[in-house]
Amino acid sequence: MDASLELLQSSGLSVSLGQALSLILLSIGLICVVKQSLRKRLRLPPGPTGWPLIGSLPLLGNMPHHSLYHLSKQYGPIMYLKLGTTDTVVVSSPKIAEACLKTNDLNFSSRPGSSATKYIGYDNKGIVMAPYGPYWRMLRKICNIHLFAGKALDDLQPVRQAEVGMLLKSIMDHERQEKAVNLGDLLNICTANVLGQIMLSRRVFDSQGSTAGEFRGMVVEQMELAGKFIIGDLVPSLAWMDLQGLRSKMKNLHNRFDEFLSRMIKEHETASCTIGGRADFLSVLWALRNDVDGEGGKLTDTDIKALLLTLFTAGTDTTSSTVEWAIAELIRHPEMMRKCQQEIDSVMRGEQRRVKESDLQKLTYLQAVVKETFRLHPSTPLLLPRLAAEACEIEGYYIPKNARLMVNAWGMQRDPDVWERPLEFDPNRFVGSNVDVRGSDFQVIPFGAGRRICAGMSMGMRMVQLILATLLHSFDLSLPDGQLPEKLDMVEAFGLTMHKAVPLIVVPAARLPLHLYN
Ligand code: HEM
Repeated sequence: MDASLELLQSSGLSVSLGQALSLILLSIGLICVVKQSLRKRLRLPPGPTGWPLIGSLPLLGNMPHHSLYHLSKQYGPIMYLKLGTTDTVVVSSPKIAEACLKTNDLNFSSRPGSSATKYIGYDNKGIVMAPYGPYWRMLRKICNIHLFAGKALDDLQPVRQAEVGMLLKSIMDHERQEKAVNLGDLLNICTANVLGQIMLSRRVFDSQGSTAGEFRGMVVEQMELAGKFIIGDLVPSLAWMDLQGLRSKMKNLHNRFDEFLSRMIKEHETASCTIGGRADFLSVLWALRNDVDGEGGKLTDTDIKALLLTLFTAGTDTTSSTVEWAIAELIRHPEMMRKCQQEIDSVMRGEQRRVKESDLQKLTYLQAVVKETFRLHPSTPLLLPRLAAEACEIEGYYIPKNARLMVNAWGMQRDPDVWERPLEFDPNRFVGSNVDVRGSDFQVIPFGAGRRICAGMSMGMRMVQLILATLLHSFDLSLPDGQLPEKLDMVEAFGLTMHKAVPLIVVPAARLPLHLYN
């Protein structure tokens, strides 16, 4: 009797399990069919078909912003493609960029993480990659109050000025020894040291000194790793295989960063460190960590390290590469270089001093040169990727939930449908024009737009203008070995930021009395 009951129960059980399984499979099938038909009905944007598993990845080539621009001419200003198995939407017109980053800003306010930001960048805890929400808002608020907005930005002016002074001094050392200068390299040292001083009261990129050299090596390695397209990020089902063997490199790099930043925290635990009479950013964070925003917001050691690391990454190369491109363009256009120098000389009215930040607003032609540089040479050509939090509709097309959004700022800023003579470097197009680069005019958005617009935009702008004006005021710059300006190599190298593929080497000739270089 017991045995037959058991048999009954067990057979009953197996029937219900079987039924449940069939039901689950049926539901999954149904969901897929509904999704497919919904997608068809709602129309995905046009785009290349791609291959199974890898999608359209092979179409990207070495210069994804170039390839995507050419594809947009074939498929249109809003394109859908699979990168690996990831739904990707690429936008290449100001109107559609505005629809995404302004009208639908909230929906695109998070970013897709990557292996680099996960393994190197403290599991996306830094401000650049943190998901949209209260934690990210708290980080933005801290950064605005203590680094980027009004008073903080003004108070930190002497720090920027001092580091630009160090840059002049090292260029002058080359001049005295009649040596050519790798300008990109020195600019990079300058911008990293500005951030190092502001955040840690420390020159993190000195060429001498082991700690500084070590940190610099780490930042360079990070830029290389973070600039790669990683197969596991785009085909998540293959992530575990780590096909490119990068995971251990990233973890190793993370450990070195962590060791460095932990050491910095240890130094700041006991005493507040100041720079220019003001507590440095790490001291501020340390003092505030138990109630950061006056609303009980807390920061752990890991949060602090992640924040510092992402600020270094976001602020260093972007700024220095912009100045390098500007100087390269001015060397190719000597009449524009002269015009800038004349403008600076006339604003200085013969005073024996260096350029100050308060002079910058009077340098309208120099400002136009900077805008034109941002247009032709945006340091992050595809901005930083965004993620569709929910499915939505853009220009009548269906954008699936979790699709990755890429805005091809580089493409829009060189598009003949948007700009006249788009490939010509012509600062005059911005003279007397209201078009700005700060995220409200979508034909030129080097800092992005919307809620996730560059947090350091004002600081970046000031640094680019100050460094450029100071260099042009202080030196005549020419090419070595009789190289012709019109032959200067302007080829780009794609990475986390867009550099000159061939570094800019210049010969400096001093224009000012010698004491101004010390
Ligand atoms: C010429 C200089 C710079 C350029 C061209 C630039 C460009 C950009 C771009 C395109 C983005 C992505 C915006 C978007 O998704 O819409 C970004 C984000 C960001 N940038 Fe900059 N940047 C520059 C300088 C700086 C500096 C100096 C700092 C700070 C030290 C900085 C900190 C950030 C941060 C924290 C983010 C992430 C914002 C967020 O996700 O909330 N940037 N930047």
